[in-house]
Parts: sequence; C-alpha cells; structure tokens
Amino acid sequence: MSTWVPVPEGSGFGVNNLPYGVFSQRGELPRVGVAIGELVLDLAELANAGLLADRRWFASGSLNGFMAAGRTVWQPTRDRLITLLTDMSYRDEVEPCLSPVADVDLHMPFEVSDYVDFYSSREHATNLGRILRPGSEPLLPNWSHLPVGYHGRAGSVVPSGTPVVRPSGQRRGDQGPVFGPTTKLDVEAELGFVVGTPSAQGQPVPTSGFRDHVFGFVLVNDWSARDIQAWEYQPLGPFLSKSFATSISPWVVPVEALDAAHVPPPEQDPEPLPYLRCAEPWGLDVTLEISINGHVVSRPPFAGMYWTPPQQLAHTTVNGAWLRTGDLLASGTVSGAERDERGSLIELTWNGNEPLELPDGTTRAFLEDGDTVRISATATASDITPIGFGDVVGTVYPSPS
Ligand SMILES: O=C(O)/C=C/C(=O)CC(=O)CC(=O)O
Ligand SMILES: [Ca+2]
Ligand SMILES: [Mg+2]
Repeated sequence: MSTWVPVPEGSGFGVNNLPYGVFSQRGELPRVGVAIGELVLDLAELANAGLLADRRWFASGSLNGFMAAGRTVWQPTRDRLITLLTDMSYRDEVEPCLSPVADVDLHMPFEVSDYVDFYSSREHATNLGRILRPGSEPLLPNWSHLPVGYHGRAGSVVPSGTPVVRPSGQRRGDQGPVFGPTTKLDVEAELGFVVGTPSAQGQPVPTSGFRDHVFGFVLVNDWSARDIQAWEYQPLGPFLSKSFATSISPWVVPVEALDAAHVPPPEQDPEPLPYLRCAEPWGLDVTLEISINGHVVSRPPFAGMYWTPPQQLAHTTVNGAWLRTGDLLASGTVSGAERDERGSLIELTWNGNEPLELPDGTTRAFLEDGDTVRISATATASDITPIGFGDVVGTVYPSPS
C-alpha cells in the first residue's frame, strides 16, 4: 500500500496508520483530521467536497460523535480514506484538504467520559511494591487474578502541551504531615484506549467485544506526586497525587491500524477466570520512549504487559457497569525488566536514591521546574511500516504558592 502523499522515512504516520485528531487553522473552528506524514487531512473539507459521506461528524471540535457512530461507520471511513490517499486519480481533489501539521493547532481529541487507570505491568507493580511497601510481598495476592485498577479524574485529562503546574499537598513529615509543593513530581508512561460504542447497563462486554466498542489508542502521561501519594493512598488508592493532570497525545491510533503489531502476551499463571480469557493474542509490539529535556531516559516495552486491553475492558464491565463514548482506560505504567525500560522516575531512580545523570551534566531524582517530558511510541513489527503514536509533551511550571 503506497500513498501519493510524501511521507518522510521513519515518520510513523504512513497510510497504514491514519490516526484521528482534532485541529484548527488560525482563526477557524476546530474540526476532525487525520495525520499523514507531516500533513493533516481535513475531513470536514473532504466531506464538503463530496469525497466523504457525512459531514456532521467531522465539522466538530471532538471525535465523540464519530466515535459513537460505531465500527460500521469507522471501517468504511478508514477504507475510503485509504482509497483517497493511495489512488492517484483523487490527488487533485484531495490535495487542497491537506495542511502541514506545523501550521495548525492540535486540540484535545475527544471528551473524556470516565477515566480508569490500571496497574498491569508486573515489573512496575513489583518495583512499586518494593519501594512503597518494603518488607512485604511486592505483589498482593489479587494481582495475578485480576487487572487491578482505579477510577481517576476524567476532568483533569489534558491534551499534550498543556503546562503541568507543580501540585501542593500533604506529605509525611517527622512530626506529622507537612504541606507544600511536591518534591517528588514524577511521570508514568502508558498507553490508553478510548471507547467509541457504548454498552448497555448490566451487560458485561466480553474480551471478544473489544473491537466492537473500542475506537483507538493514545499515549498517556499519568503525572504523579510520589510524596503526596505515599501519604494519602491507603486504603482507597491514589487521590490528589494523580488528579492534578493526566496528559494524552493528540492522535488516536485506530484499533485496526495496530492489527499487524499483535504479539502473544506473557503467559498467564494462574490461568485467569473464564471472563478474562482472550482468544486473540492481544500483546502489542509497541515501544515507548521517555525523554527529559530532549534526553532519552527509558524505552518501556508494551509487549510485556501482563494484563491486555481486552481483559481490562472485560473486567471493567463484568459487574454490569456500562461503557460510554469517551471512556478512557489507561494501561498502567509500562515497565520492562531492564533499568532503562522503566516507565517512571520513582523506578528509574529508586525513589530518588539513584539519581539519573543526564547528558547535559545535570542529575534528576524527580522532575524540576522547567523540565519538559516527552513520551512517544512506535509499533515496529519487522514486516510493517512503523506505526507512530506521535507524542505527549508537558513542561513543569512552578507551584503558584
Ligand atoms: O503500588 C502502588 O501503591 C501505586 C502504584 C502507582 O502509582 C501506579 C498507578 O498509577 C498505576 C499504574 O500506572 O500502573
Ligand atoms: Ca498510572
Ligand atoms: Mg469520573
């Protein structure tokens, strides 16, 4: 499959990807677009020109309408876009609908309904257990029987580029709690998936229903204040330590685009209960990359995640809780077995005890004001053109207090 659009080598946005996002030209209203190479294809304009069936989903400041329309709309739209971008005979009509991504503003791609965050990397969960609960078993007995998760704060999910203001809160002190700006500001590199088609109240979605309900994947940075977290989290889990900002990437990679990147996930022992079994191999051969101020500090491998996206979806709905368009379910921090595969600073620096040395001569235990964190990811099966997720970026601003 080759496109007439010039796609630079290694772009990650080839015609096999076509991620959806929301963008605006200077002075114009946001609308839906698709990334190809270093360009964005304006779907509202394409529909205006009579080249796409329906305009109302695309002349919109969010993907929610299109996502709610379901797979019977997503699939023909994707097929049509591939035709328009590969068949030379459409070039003259389609070209006016392309603009350089560098010339547009990218927005929040969808409105988040609910936000769930899992804890599905065995390596991450083991590291956090060792750091936060030394002297006890790092993994609690439930961990290998269900994908542990918590409901996060949907309203604090922000698009890439949004400044992250250093949060204040309580942390443990020698003579009782201390209040002030966090001294342990951290990141968590994750992939998230977003629900398109809702489900009915009381009707669990099986693992085999993943494709019917899920629209696509984004990158997630679950910013975390580790000192606030360590003091507040027992027994109900993280609250203010993670609700001040969660950043997502602007491009939503369609579920189908990743079909070529599936790999068998790690073997699950003990065998999960029947509702968590999954016939398809839903490991994803995606490598994330975390950089601080332009220096790569880690490359976490998503293929090693113990609990897979369909298992997370089935677990979320097994009690009859229903899905809504815009529900965002994040994987949990992606960490591999090697030090340079860990998905958070608390792991990379072992709670600040082993600071990272950056090539610019500075060291980091946790984030400093002014630091810019960039997380990117690519699916790179050997026989496919790499599929990029773009990136999610955030700069730390000082506490206002
Ligand atoms: O082990 C803990 O108490 C806490 C762990 C986390 O902070 C992780 C969390 O947000 C879930 C994840 O990203 O894996
Ligand atoms: Ca997290
Ligand atoms: Mg909520």
